[in-house]
Amino acid sequence: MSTIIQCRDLCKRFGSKTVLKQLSFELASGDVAALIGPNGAGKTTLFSILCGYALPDSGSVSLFGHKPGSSALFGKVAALPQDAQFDPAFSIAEQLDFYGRLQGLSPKAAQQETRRVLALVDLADQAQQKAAALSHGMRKRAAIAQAFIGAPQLILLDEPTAGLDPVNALQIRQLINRLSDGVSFMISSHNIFELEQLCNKVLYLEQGQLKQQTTAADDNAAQYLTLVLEQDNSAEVTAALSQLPGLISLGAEQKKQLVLCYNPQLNNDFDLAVLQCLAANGWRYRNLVKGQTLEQKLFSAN
Ligand SMILES: Nc1ncnc2c1ncn2[C@@H]1O[C@H](COP(=O)(O)OP(=O)(O)OP(=O)(O)O)[C@@H](O)[C@H]1O
Repeated sequence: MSTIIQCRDLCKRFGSKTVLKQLSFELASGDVAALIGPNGAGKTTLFSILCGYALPDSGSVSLFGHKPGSSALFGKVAALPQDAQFDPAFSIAEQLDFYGRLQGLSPKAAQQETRRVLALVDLADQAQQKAAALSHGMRKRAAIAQAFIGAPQLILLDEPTAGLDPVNALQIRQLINRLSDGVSFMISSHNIFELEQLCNKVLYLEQGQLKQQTTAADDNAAQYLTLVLEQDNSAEVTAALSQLPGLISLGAEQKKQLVLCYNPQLNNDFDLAVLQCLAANGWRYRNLVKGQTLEQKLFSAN
């Protein structure tokens, strides 16, 4: 897989405030990466730099080997800014046609492309509406449609589901999932849980610093089980589970919840062994799920 985004020691200041501090990360083709962090962490600033709207103060950044904003990236990289707006005077179709024309399409090809991307986001029937006549969710979907015009290889989406109800947010995630076979994405969000299923890579930004990077590949070396017990986990339970072959670590997340990390090469039936151990001791459990939530992955080391 080839590298599509490369950031090295990226720094950005606004006046005396350092907003991005020594950021280094890479994205490979096919990655669907989540950029997560609290308000003011620097997500939009990073997106602005990747789009070529803002310049870093130091460090290097390249997309497909080119500087952000360079003409070589024209049509290759698309972005949905956080507060994307439509002009109230024109229909959605007219504005998407215009974006298609900006990408060099003929008027006819631009119209075809508009129809294609509006169908993708389920807005074919609203093509002739003006933005004011659409709901917030529809406007967001129309803005996402704009990012799909042409054949971009990398799409940067700044909070694509912000302000959407759960059904609309789910539709957007399903759309990204459907399209992610041929396209790489970087998606910023506050919502760890919604990106959990979607992304194979997570960048966690806090106060301008990259605090964690996790990838799906990290999950292959060690496997996790999250166990929710009926009763508070006692020293007795943890002592018994600690004896199981293949166990790497055992963490008590909450009173009744344990996260077991194990090596599947040493014990491929580890989950079965956990159940047998519980049954043999008469300990009841509510839930045993494979894997570790993204929240656990991000915050367990903090
Ligand atoms: N043009 C600017 N001038 C001065 N400070 C700025 C500017 N743009 C952003 N900042 C500051 O940079 C910091 C990071 O802002 P940024 O918008 O990148 O964060 P964010 O992670 O996208 O936040 P949110 O989740 O609230 O959108 C904030 O402290 C913000 O006030």
